Amino acid sequence: MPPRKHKNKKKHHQHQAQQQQQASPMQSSNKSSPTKMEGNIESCDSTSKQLPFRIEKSTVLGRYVVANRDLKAGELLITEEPLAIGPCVSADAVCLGCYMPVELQSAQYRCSVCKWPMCGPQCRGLHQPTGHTAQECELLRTQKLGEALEAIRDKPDLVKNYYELILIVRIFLIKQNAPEIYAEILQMESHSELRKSNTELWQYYEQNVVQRLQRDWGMAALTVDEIHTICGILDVNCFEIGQNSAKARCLYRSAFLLAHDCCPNTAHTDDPQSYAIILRTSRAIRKDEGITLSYAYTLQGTLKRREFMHAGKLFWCCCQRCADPKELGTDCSALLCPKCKSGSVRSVEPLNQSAAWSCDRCDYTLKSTEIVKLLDTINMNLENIDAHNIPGLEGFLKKYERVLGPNHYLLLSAKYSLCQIYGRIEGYLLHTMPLENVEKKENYCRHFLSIINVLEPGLTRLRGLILYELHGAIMMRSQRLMMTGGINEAEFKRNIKEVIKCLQESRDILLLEPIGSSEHEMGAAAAGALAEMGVK
Ligand SMILES: C[S@@+](CC[C@H](N)C(=O)[O-])C[C@H]1O[C@@H](n2cnc3c(N)ncnc32)[C@H](O)[C@@H]1O
Repeated sequence: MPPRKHKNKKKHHQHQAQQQQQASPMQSSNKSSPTKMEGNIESCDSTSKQLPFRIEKSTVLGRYVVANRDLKAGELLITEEPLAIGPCVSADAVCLGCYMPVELQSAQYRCSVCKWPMCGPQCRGLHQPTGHTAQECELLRTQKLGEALEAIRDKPDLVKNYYELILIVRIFLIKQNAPEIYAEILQMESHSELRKSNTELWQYYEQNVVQRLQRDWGMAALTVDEIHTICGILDVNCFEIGQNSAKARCLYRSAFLLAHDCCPNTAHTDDPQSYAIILRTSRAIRKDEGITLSYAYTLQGTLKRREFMHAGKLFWCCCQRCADPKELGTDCSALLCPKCKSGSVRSVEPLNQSAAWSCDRCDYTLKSTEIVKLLDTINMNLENIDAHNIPGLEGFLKKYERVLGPNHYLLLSAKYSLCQIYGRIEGYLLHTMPLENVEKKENYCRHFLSIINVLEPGLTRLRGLILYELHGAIMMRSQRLMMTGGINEAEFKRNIKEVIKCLQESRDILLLEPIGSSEHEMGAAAAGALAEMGVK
């Protein structure tokens, strides 16, 4: 049983922020702290009423966060640096200092002391608390773990496992050097009892983490129970973060308290320099309403999201989206009925993972295990297509539009990739692309946006990114049609108004992203395009 991720905001064909920056067609050239928590989470008493949020407790959710007053969209709720940071569980090799990808080949630079691969001798995370500390280096050196990693470099599963252990080692070092922070970490939910009752999961950790740490990594000072507890805490509470190809997982002092919802009312990002989490409301929240974030991928069906959360977080989500067979009206899990060809096949009881799926027009039914198999196969086909392969992705759509419902999340994932690459890559640049492809880009953007407007409404990164893509496609189509007489001036002006709206919204969302992130750059490009048009 592989260990599970908490939340990965960027996945192949899903939340890819961007490839290279695309200049707005509105632009003439190709221009392309300290911690701060706005609501003091420890103040749960009545004197904290004016603070944005408070902690409450329920038998179902455990501790969770509630609004103390009406909150507007875009309000900053939490910004805090990590208590602990380390490589992700299922990530490929990364630099222990800055979490950028590294190779394991012998030509890769290695730490001169412990021999672990690093990005280079000038890595900004060398001897920094958020990176490769002197204590960690000494521990890895003493146990000859750099050499051990070198010896297993052709065994990807073992390599991943080595990287998984790093954050546990770091928590061991926190225990030794900063016991007050260790005590804070231990306050987090580990779900140890539930994990223990899952033999497969417990065995995985026993063999691959506990025994390896105690036997090969010199961690005899940590007890078996302690290691299992830390593993539980990390699985349940870690955030996966990273900008511009860096990837890490972090524990934060208070952001972990937010309950999950598959249609959350906050959005978060992270600072590429400090790894601080920055959490804002994505839409207006009423006083006393729960403040939520999503632990799962938004663009995934109920069956998969619930399974993902149950495996890693040990709870079955029962939110409004999960309870609705049509997922808040998006119908993004429905399949086309292969029997009558006109009905849609959905779970008859979405809060029951093993419930059958049936057609709404005929008597066709399928077991949920068959659905899982089918979705895994289609997902694997999608994952095997390079995200820059336009004919491959178009072929995927053509093939599976006959199997999956029109709004199915796997079709939308492919469309999202296409939205991002039409207009960007050699042979498909926006100014030279045939009108047909410009229109395809626009249609995919509109379709994707219509679903994301429901599942991730408001000030969310995905909306900001897709609105930017949409403005380019509308602008290019309008210019082309205007030149050939395909539209009149009034229509052209209407289109320009829509372009401006897309740019304004995209700018307002993406400039909330931290400076130095590719999303922020795109927000700046949107702002630049508006400035060139003389629009605020
Ligand atoms: C990151 S922790 C959140 C803080 C936790 N409630 C606590 O008291 O420490 C995640 C855990 O909170 C609970 N939880 C969060 N969202 C939930 C939801 N929508 N439904 C049920 N349980 C939830 C689950 O026990 C989950 O494993």
